[in-house]
Amino acid sequence: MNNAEIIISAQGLRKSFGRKEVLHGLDFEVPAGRIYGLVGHNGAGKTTTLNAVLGLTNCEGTIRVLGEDPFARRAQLMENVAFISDVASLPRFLRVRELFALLSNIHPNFSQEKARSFLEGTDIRMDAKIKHLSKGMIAQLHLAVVMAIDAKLLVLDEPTLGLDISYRKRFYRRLLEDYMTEERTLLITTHQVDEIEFMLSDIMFMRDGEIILHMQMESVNEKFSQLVVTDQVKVASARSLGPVYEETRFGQTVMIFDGADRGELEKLGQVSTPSISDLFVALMQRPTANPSAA
Ligand SMILES: Nc1ncnc2c1ncn2[C@@H]1O[C@H](COP(=O)(O)OP(=O)(O)OP(=O)(O)O)[C@@H](O)[C@H]1O
Repeated sequence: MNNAEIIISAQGLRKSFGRKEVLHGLDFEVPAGRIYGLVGHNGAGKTTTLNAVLGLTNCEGTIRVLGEDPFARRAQLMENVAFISDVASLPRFLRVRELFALLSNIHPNFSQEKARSFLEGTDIRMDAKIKHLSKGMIAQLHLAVVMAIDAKLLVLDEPTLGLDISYRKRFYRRLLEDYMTEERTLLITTHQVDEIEFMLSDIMFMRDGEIILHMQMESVNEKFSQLVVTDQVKVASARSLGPVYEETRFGQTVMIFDGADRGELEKLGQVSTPSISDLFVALMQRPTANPSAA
């Protein structure tokens, strides 16, 4: 993994809209073969960061994608980068067959054959007009199109917004099973992080234009612990070990610890690794979660 090609690197990445700075100097690297979850509240700067990666917005500082400046070399870069966003739309007046023909004319790495094979098993017919497809079918079509592009980097900005739970699950399973390889890299933002946690290799938490946590999932497992204390007598002892977060759930005290000894915690209650969403809630309260990481 140490020798993996660096797919994205950012140094001192800043973005302002008018007088308001929304990215405050991000530093990060994304190596090949990883699946990154970018998590943050509304307005944290996730889409702006993705737009910088995709060359859709010009920023201060340095950003390189596959070694290129995405803003200056967007057209060339798009041969190896694919993108799904909640706002992207497919041309509604076309039939599916026409869409595939159009894409194979404009995208050098798009395979009609692959796109067709991804539609097998769905209700989408090649002669269907896109405007007659349901929202879920359009999402499936979108995914089929993107998976048929032989890209090194796939960026997904809230790709399953508005879809029901079974579509969402199928969408991510498909992506993992039929698309992901060691040469490919995925960068995903979603507010439903619990649904993608199973497939992530790394997480990045953003708050107010800063990265407050950047970590491999294995390290999350080693570094953070969640303790559920049912015996109220033990709460004070647990508190003395310095949790970074504490809340009461159904009469039990739930605490999150950063770097605590699990053996010690086990004497006080039930210990596990916090889910990404619980960790997110916990770390959003802190002044700085992990200043040295990223
Ligand atoms: N074109 C723009 N002009 C002015 N301000 C903008 C523009 N785009 C984004 N912003 C501001 O930049 C900040 C970051 O927005 P961004 O869309 O990157 O956040 P986000 O984390 O993707 O949020 P969400 O989860 O709601 O999509 C917000 O305060 C937003 O209002």
